[in-house]
This record gives sequence, C-alpha cells and structure tokens, in this order.
Amino acid sequence: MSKHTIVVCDHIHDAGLEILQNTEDVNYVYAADIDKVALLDVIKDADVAITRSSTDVDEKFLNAATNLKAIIRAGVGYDNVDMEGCSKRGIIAMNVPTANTIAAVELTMTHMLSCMRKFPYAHGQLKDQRIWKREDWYGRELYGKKLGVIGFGNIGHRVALRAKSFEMDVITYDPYIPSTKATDLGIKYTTNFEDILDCDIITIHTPKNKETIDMIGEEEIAKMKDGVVLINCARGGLYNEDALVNNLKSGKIAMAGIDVFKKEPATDHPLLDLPNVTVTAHLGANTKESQREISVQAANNAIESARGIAYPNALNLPIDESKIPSFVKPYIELTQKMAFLIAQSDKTEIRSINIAAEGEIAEYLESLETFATVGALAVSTEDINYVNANFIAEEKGIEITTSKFSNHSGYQNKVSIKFTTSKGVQTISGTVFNDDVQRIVELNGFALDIEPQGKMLIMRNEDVPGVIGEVGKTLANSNINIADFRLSRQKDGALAVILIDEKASSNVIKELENIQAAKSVAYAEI
Ligand SMILES: NC(=O)c1ccc[n+]([C@@H]2O[C@H](COP(=O)([O-])OP(=O)(O)OC[C@H]3O[C@@H](n4cnc5c(N)ncnc54)[C@H](O)[C@@H]3O)[C@@H](O)[C@H]2O)c1
Ligand SMILES: O=C(O)[C@H](O)COP(=O)(O)O
Repeated sequence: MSKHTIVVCDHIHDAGLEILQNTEDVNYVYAADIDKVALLDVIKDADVAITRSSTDVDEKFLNAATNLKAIIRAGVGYDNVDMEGCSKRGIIAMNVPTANTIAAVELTMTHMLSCMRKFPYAHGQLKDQRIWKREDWYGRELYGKKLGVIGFGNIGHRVALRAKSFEMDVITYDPYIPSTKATDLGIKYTTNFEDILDCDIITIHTPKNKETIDMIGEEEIAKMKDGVVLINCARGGLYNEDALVNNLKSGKIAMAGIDVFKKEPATDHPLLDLPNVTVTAHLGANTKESQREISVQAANNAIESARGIAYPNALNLPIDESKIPSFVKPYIELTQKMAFLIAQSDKTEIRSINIAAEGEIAEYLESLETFATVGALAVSTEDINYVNANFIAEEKGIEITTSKFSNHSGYQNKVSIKFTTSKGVQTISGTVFNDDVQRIVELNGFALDIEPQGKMLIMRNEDVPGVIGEVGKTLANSNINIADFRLSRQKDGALAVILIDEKASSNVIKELENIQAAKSVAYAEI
C-alpha cells in the first residue's frame, strides 16, 4: 500500500495525532518540536502539512516542500500562508474555520471584563504583594456602555450577543454583511465607521489583510472618547501598535486587552511595559475543547486531501469562494464525494460525465463541475486537484458536460451525476437538508437516503427472500460488522447499500457475488 506522508508542523491536540497514527495509509511525521530551519528538511517529504500560526508558510517553506499537495491551517487566520505561492504550485490551502470560535469569543469577553475591572492588577496586588487596598480598584461596568464590534463574522456576532446579555448597547460595522444579519439579532448596524469610534469599548474581529491592517491608527483614536477601551483578539496590527502604545501612555485609551501582536512571540513588546493593558500570548484558540475539535478536523481533512477525496474549507480554489453563498459549499463537497463513490464502484475507463442541477444550486454548475471532476479522477489519477482537474480530464479524453433542470423532483436543490464508462451508465443524485446534512438520494435509479461517508458495499440483486440473511452470514464469516443496511426496491430488482465497519477484501466481494440472487457487488469508501 502506498502511504501518504502527513507532517504536523505545530502543536495540535493528541486526538488528531492519534487519528493520523492509526490510519493505515498515513505515514505520520511529528515535527512540532523541531526548529523551523530543521523543518525545511522534514517538509520535503510531505504530501500534506498541518500548521498553526507559529509556522510561516512562506517562499522558503514552499520551495522546500516539493511534494506538497495540500496544507491544513489548523485554525482560522491564514495571514501566515503565502496563498499565491500555494496556488502557483497547485497546493490546496485549507483552514478549520469554526472550531475555535467559542474559545476566541470567550477570551474576548475575558479581556473586556478584565480591562473594566483591571482584574490582573487587582489580583496581583493581593496575591503577589499581599496588599489589601480595596480603594485602589474602582472599576467600570459593562452595563449600559456602548460597544462597537468591527467585523460581524463567526466571532464578532457571538461577542455582540454576549455583550447584549450584559445589557450593553451594541453596534457593529461590517460592510460585507446584510444589515439584517445584525438587526435580526437586536444589534445596531452601521456603515459609518465614525459610529464605532464614538463607542466606550471597541473590539475588532476582522481577518488581517491589506484593507484591515492599521484600521485603527492615530487619526481614528483621536476621534474616540477619552478613556476608551480597545480589545484585539483577532490579529496583531489591526490596531496600529505605535498608536496604541502612545495613546495608552497618554491615557486617551484607558485600557487595552490584547491577545495578538504584529510580531509573535512578543516577549519584548513595549505594550508589556504599560500599566493599563491586559495581555495574553495568542491564547484565543487555546481551550481544550477547541483544540481537540480543531485537531480532529485537521487530521481528518489532511487524510481526505492526501487521498484526494475532498479538500474541506479550501481557500484557494479556482473559483472565488467569497462569491459563493454558504448554502453552496455542502453541495460542492457532496458532488465530489458522489463522483468519487461512482468512480470507485465502476473502476473502468470513464468516457463522459454529466453534472446536472436543479434549484438555486444550478447557478453554480461551473464549481460543481470542477468538484465532480476531482472526485471522479481521484480514484485513478495521482495529484489531481481543483487547479489541474479540468486539464487532466481533457487530456484523458473525458467529455464533461453540465445541464440545468427546472425544479421538478420535489427537492429544493438537487445535484445529479451521470457517468458513462466502458461498462455502461451509472447515475447518482444528492441533496442537502437543514443547511449542512448531505444525503445521497438516488443511485442508479433507486431511491435512497444515505450519508456519503464510510465504507460501503453496493449490491444489486434479485428481490427474493433470504438475501439479507445471506449477506449478513457472508460478512459475519469474515468478521465484518454491518453498521447499516439500506434497501431500495423496484419492479426489476433491489439495490442495497451496506455500511460496514471493516474494509471488504476482494475475496469477500467474490463471496457476495456468489450469492445466487446477486447481480453485482461493488465496494467504495468515502
Ligand atoms: N486570537 C485567536 O487565537 C483567534 C482565534 C480565532 C480567530 N482569530 C481571528 O479572529 C478574526 C475573526 O475570525 P472569524 O472566525 O470571526 O472570521 P469570519 O470570517 O467569520 O469573520 C470576519 C468578519 O470580518 C468582516 N470583515 C472583513 N473585512 C472587514 C472590514 N474591512 N471591515 C469590517 N468588517 C470586515 C467579514 O465580513 C466577516 O464578517 C480573524 O482575524 C481570525 O484570524 C483569532
Ligand atoms: O486564527 C486562529 O485560528 C487563531 O489565531 C489561532 O491560531 P493558533 O492556531 O496559532 O492558536
């Protein structure tokens, strides 16, 4: 079995490391404890790398990583990843966007409360100096204060909601969302940045990019209220650091709560010398809950991308993700998985692929086409990715077409794929329920309801008594446990999708094929 090398460049939770360690086709390399120069030597063998903000994925890193197909940023911010460099080399970059949201939200609230009550200083006076001087610690309350939230995404909107429960007057500035996203939650919305500068407390939750670096500088601070409190648990440099230091020194800014610095590690930063800051060492994502979840997601995504099955939360696709509404994302993932499943179950030369869509999803056929092509070719082609998929399909002479149907099947949105191979025609359709529940609803004309995940046997058989028992016996003889058995019937026979806990060997498949009522048996794994 050829193994995929996955290099873990930064500390991640053991739960993800265990997944990598226990995956048969993964050669897992732990490189979190070596220095970043030594890492350049280790990274040359990596098919996939997992990083956090402590590893810069820059020109040096990418030049050394000559095998790299995918990189997983085990967190949200990817400002330390040279995205253009990745795209040029055909490397897919992915992040894990929501697993640390709550951790960052709660650290933001911690800084906000700590700043208002000068908590670390009061704590230090009693604990370290053993001084009981209550008159030194008249703090301020969140209640009734005006909070400005810059950036109303995953973290910003949750901070706003929590601030409302403290009965704060909350207003947000985020020109990239519909105002109703805020107003529906009872939060004021503005497109006038000056409204934010007029707040008692300001917290920022935007990505770091050309537009947001130094978003708050001397000029903006000058317009703020005297005694304003500033919080930054997003990225260092969104508030100009020199301006921050100057205005904390003058007292214009009463307190600042800072988790992130322009240059990290920041053990010698002038902010650390000031008496009116609360600081943490980029701990926004550091809760056990969030690190466990990130690590598990990063490990699973690394394995899927190493195998070429899927690239969840890819950031540098040939399609502009920012123009894709969030409801489309599970459909493109589902489309790739469905194509991957059919290509495995047929295992023969593909002649053409048609991708058809109905409902609003039909507006995104071009993206669905790319993902279906990756899924279809991942079974037979090494190094297939979103950047080269269409080119490789053309080289192999596979005709790829798309069609749109007006809504007629009863599903709000549905994607169907038709494969024509040297063996015949195969079809598969899927939909997404409740925003993110992916389901295969049709396979070769049989109605089904199955999750596109796991090890599965796909069996066509005559619809006669005793088949389920014989299948169960055959699998039990090989010590294979059945996790789920889905049967679909029609006049001319039945189709079963059997989810199993163990991989089915070619011998097991032959034994199943020998069952008298069996017409065909295929094994696939997603
Ligand atoms: N301290 C930590 O450890 C930690 C942990 C997680 C996330 N983060 C950082 O927090 C930030 C927010 O993360 P998120 O998960 O909420 O991201 P997100 O993508 O869900 O939200 C970002 C929001 O910022 C808005 N935005 C973009 N440009 C803007 C601009 N110029 N003005 C106003 N709004 C703008 C976007 O429209 C979006 O709604 C990121 O910088 C992320 O890297 C830090
Ligand atoms: O962007 C993020 O997810 C946070 O800043 C966390 O970064 P980290 O993984 O280096 O803790």
